[in-house]
Parts: sequence; C-alpha cells; structure tokens
Amino acid sequence: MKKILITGANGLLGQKLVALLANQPDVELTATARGANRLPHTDGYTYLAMDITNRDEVLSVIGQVRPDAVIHGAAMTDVDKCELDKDACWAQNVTAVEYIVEACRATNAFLCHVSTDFIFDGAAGPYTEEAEGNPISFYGWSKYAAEKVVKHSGLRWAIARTVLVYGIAHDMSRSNIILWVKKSLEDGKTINVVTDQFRSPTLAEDLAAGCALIARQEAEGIFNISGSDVLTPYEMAIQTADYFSLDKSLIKPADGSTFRQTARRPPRTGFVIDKARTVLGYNPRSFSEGIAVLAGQL
Ligand SMILES: NC(=O)C1=CN([C@@H]2O[C@H](COP(=O)(O)OP(=O)(O)OC[C@H]3O[C@@H](n4cnc5c(N)ncnc54)[C@H](OP(=O)(O)O)[C@@H]3O)[C@@H](O)[C@H]2O)C=CC1
Ligand SMILES: Cc1cn([C@H]2C[C@H](O)[C@@H](COP(=O)(O)OP(=O)(O)O[C@H]3O[C@@H](C)C(=O)[C@@H](O)[C@H]3O)O2)c(=O)[nH]c1=O
Repeated sequence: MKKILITGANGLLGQKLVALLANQPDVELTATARGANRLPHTDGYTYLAMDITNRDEVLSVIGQVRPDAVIHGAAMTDVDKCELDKDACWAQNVTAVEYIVEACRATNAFLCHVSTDFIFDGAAGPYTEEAEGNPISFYGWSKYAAEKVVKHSGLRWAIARTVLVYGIAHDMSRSNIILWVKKSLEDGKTINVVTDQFRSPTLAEDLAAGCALIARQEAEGIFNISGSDVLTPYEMAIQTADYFSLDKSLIKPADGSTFRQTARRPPRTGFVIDKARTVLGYNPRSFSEGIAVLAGQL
C-alpha cells in the first residue's frame, strides 16, 4: 500500500490526480487543498484542508498523514497576476515549497514537485531535461526558484515539468486554451491567436498519469511530462475549430508585434519527452486525441 498525498486537489491537475488515484487498491490517497473540498466526488480518498502558505498547517497535516510520496501541484498559476502581485506569487510558489520540503524531510516522504516550461526563455525549444533555465516572467522566476529549493532539499525528489495544460475540471478557477477557443467561437467572437509561440500542450489526464508514475516508482530527477506534439496556439485554435466544426474565419493570426500580455511569454518552448517515455513508461495522447478526450467530457 503506497500512501500518496496531493496538494492543490481542487485545481485542474489535482482533480485529475484524485480521479486517477482514488479507489486504487494499492494507493491510500489524501487530497489536500485550501478551504473546503470542491471535488465532485468524495469516495476513495481522505480530504484534508491544507493552505500551503500556512507553515503550521503544512507541517501538521503532512506530519499526521506521513505519506510515502507527496505530489505538489498547488501554485499560483495565473501568469499575469503573478507579474502584478509578486508577493502573493512568491508566497504560494516559493515560500510554500520550503514548507512542503520541511514537512517531507520530517517524515522522509518522497517529493514530486510540478514545474513548468516557463522557467526557460523560449529562445531554443523544444527543451530536454538538461536545458538551463532562464525565466522571463515573475511566474517563471518563482517556479525556477522553487526548483532550486527542491534540488537542494536533500530529499528523494522528482521535478515533473509540463506545458500548457488543457482539460475539463469541475468548478475551474481558470480556463485553458481549448475551452477558451471553443467558447469564443461559439459566442461568435473574433480572437487573435499567436503564430510565433511554440508549445507541447498537455492533456491534464496525461500530466496526472505522469505524476502518478513518478510517485509510484519514486523515480528521482527531472522529467518532462508534456504532450508529444509541438504546435503554435494558432494551430491549436484551428484544430479545435475543426474538431467542433466552428467558424475558423473568427481566428485571426497574430504575433508579438500585435499581441501582448501583461507578462512576457517564452516564444519557443515545448519539451522532448523521450526520457519520461523510456524511464517511466509515460505515453501521452496526441493533441487531436486530447481534444477528443476533452470533448467526451463536455
Ligand atoms: N496550467 C498550466 O498550463 C500549467 C501548469 N503548470 C503547473 O502545474 C501545477 C498545477 O497547475 P494547474 O492544475 O493547471 O493549476 P490550477 O490553477 O488549476 O490549480 C492550482 C491549484 O493550486 C491551489 N492553490 C493555490 N494556492 C494555494 C494555497 N495557498 N494552498 C493550497 N492550494 C493552493 C489552487 O487553489 P484554489 O482552487 O483554491 O485557487 C488551485 O486549485 C502548478 O504547479 C503549475 O505551476 C505547469 C505548466 C503549465
Ligand atoms: C488569451 C490569448 C492567449 N493566446 C496564446 C498565448 C499563449 O501562448 C497561449 C496561452 O495563453 P494563456 O495566457 O491562456 O496561458 P499562459 O498563461 O501562457 O499558460 C501558461 O500557464 C502557466 C501556468 C504555465 O506554467 C505555462 O506552461 C503556460 O501553460 O495562447 C493568444 O494567442 N491569444 C489570446 O487572446
């Protein structure tokens, strides 16, 4: 029996991890999140409130559960809000990781920490696990700093890096690219979508599967856990419109000269996922298969 504790259970990744690991005969699952349990189902796991910015709560919850492995997905994930509210971003994405590490050290738990392609500057993707980070947004800096906390923790640790996660979750706090394109086109809204950014978009179920493989195997090191296809957001939008038979003429190509967000985005990222495939047995869907999985949940 492996005791696994996840953080941020109410989020997109968290909900898919609960769906994957609850009711598994060899897993005793504890789902934690801040405040009330907002998950649609309550069977097959234990829910405990745990605000990761509250050191006492983190130490007491993890100290009480004494998990074999922690999958740490909780974070402040709104990149533009992180640029504007740097204190909140640092508290949730870095200081909180120090508390998680302290609690894992006290209980000798394995830590799987979830990170991002935004630690890179996007000059030369797709990236392998050996690439050197060079963040260009505050969110990116916070996740880069969190990786250093994990790497120097002395724990048995893994870092699961991912890219542009998409999927459907219950009561989602933020949308993601497929849902945003689909809703915009259904509402007859014109959208400007960039052709000069490159990503390997990741189905949330595949990210959860990759994190579960790492936690079950207590595989140590950095693993790129993303989708297999490298696409521009424009290509993703066109594929989404085609799949749902929506009006492609509403999708206008844009680039850095016309489209700007509060925080800079690294232009060319995406991941090489060979290591996760061979070491973990990770096997993600293609983007078109991922759209079909999402469509099946609508
Ligand atoms: N989404 C993406 O495109 C990508 C995500 N990642 C990483 O993947 C991980 C999961 O992201 P994802 O599931 O998509 O994001 P979500 O925003 O859907 O989930 C993040 C969760 O973290 C929770 N959280 C935030 N602050 C706290 C806190 N103080 N205490 C407890 N929980 C907290 C949020 O709680 P609440 O629901 O209450 O707000 C939310 O449910 C993150 O580490 C993110 O950096 C990496 C690359 C891409
Ligand atoms: C809103 C918008 C986005 N885009 C593009 C920009 C970007 O490449 C892509 C997604 O933009 P968003 O701002 O929705 O998502 P973004 O904040 O870029 O997503 C990031 O989230 C954090 C958590 C991560 O860790 C990163 O890996 C990445 O997934 O879509 C457009 O082209 N037009 C638009 O109007």
